[in-house]
Amino acid sequence: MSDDRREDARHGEHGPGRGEGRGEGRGAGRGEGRRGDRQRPQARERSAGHRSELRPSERARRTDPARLAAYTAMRDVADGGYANLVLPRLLRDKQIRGRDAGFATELVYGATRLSGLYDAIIASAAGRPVSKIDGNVLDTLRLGAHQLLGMRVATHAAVDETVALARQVNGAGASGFVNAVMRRISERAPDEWVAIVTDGIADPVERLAVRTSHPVWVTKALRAALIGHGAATAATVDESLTALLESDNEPAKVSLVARPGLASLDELEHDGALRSGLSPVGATLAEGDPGAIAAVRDGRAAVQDEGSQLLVLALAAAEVVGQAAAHERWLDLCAGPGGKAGLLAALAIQRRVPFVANEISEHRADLVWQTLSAARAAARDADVSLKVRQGDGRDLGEVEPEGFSRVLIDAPCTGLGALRRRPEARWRRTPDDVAALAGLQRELLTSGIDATAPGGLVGYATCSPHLNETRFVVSDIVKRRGDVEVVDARSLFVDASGRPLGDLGDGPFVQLWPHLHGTDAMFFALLRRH
Ligand SMILES: C[S@@+](CC[C@H](N)C(=O)[O-])C[C@H]1O[C@@H](n2cnc3c(N)ncnc32)[C@H](O)[C@@H]1O
Repeated sequence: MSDDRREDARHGEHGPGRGEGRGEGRGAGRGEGRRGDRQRPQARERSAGHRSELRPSERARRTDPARLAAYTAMRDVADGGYANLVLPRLLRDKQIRGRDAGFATELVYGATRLSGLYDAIIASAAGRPVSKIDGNVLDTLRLGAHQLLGMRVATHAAVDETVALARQVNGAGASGFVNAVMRRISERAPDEWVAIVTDGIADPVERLAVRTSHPVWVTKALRAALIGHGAATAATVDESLTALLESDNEPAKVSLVARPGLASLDELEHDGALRSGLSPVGATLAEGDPGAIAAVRDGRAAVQDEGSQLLVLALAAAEVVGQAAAHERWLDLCAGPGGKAGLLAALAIQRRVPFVANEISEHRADLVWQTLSAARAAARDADVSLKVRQGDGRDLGEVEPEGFSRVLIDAPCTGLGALRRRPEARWRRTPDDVAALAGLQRELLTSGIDATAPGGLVGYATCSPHLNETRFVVSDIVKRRGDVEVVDARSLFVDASGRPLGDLGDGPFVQLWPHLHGTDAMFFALLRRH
């Protein structure tokens, strides 16, 4: 079922009136401190000094609002919430701002990402498996472990405040247990704990998985991806894998995109951002709230990973020929919530090319509509058609065969390339998800190719480097059809100075990596329809 309710921007518009639409990764990692070394970060004024201002007698009963908010967010995440959505909402509701908000964010993100490692340490310190510890108490202990082992909170503050939190939220009985476990954890340095919990694990990949707090299946899949995409050889893969997994545990920087024709990099610079060296339309924000920047608030700029920016620019820069060149019209087949559509639409308007953003979910189609608000206004002014369509992308090849010159398929995927931004994702995903998505990814690619005019281009992207979601999908479909060829996309990836990007693999596909490029691990394949 499809619904063309969002008609041509020239013919009036109606807003959805709900949802958030400032592009992808919004809020993720914001305010988090960087950790200086992998196990113990550089001292940070905020963490070390972060103690409750209550009198000692009161401290015995209550912890501070930032820690309480962090605990509440952890419980929401345990109930299926997403840290990058629940935490900003909580902080807003509780009016926790500035350094306290940053402290709470680091607590939740760090404790969640590293919960695999911390659980092993907690089990060892408690002398019992974590499955025998109540989930509420375990979350308290994870937050405490992160203060002791992953941040530089002073030991006495980490222990006292964690015990106070336990008393407040887990009860007096649990607080004694939390006190004992916290004291035991505080007796050893992070490296000692890692040595203890990895002792006896014979397989080096499994040992690395525990040390870097990743599920073993994810660690193995990323290892295979590094080799399969040509980013490592058998001789170098262990080093590369370690760097990749460690970068998954680092907060992602806040990257911004200035949507061309709607905002400029000068404007973002003026508002405190630094120009990106990587993306010609990108900037980064070292500190502060991106929502405080006028261009972001207006939807003329957005929070967006630089890897996402680069692949949209690549699709727009590649040459289309034949029938497709005679009648340019662009499609984003899987557009929700609209991050890439925002950039693609801005480029389309500049070239006076009609643009359609399609999304299956009603809520996410609403987000696309909202994300494109500035682009819609610009399209109206320029008399360029810009539509948001809610419908199944698998139908579009039949509904509009050969109807587009450039088609972006940012396929639903496991997100294993964006683990920095989604702290809980590594623990939620399973190998079954990869298998379940394989059919959908192939169907969407097939439909996208059908919707492309001869001479036109299809860009297939995922924020996962998993071989089953990337190379294997594309190679499979190309082999099955005789009307499409793979174009080497590497030369289309250029940095902010116009220089070709390095470390893109053996081609013809492009695979970006957090540890090599500082971006999410985005995959991009470019196909030309005959
Ligand atoms: C990876 S996300 C796209 C992210 C988006 N391109 C951006 O930059 O903000 C994949 C999207 O595909 C949508 N989707 C899933 N199945 C679909 C289908 N059959 N047709 C169209 N969209 C679909 C999901 O709802 C999700 O919003």
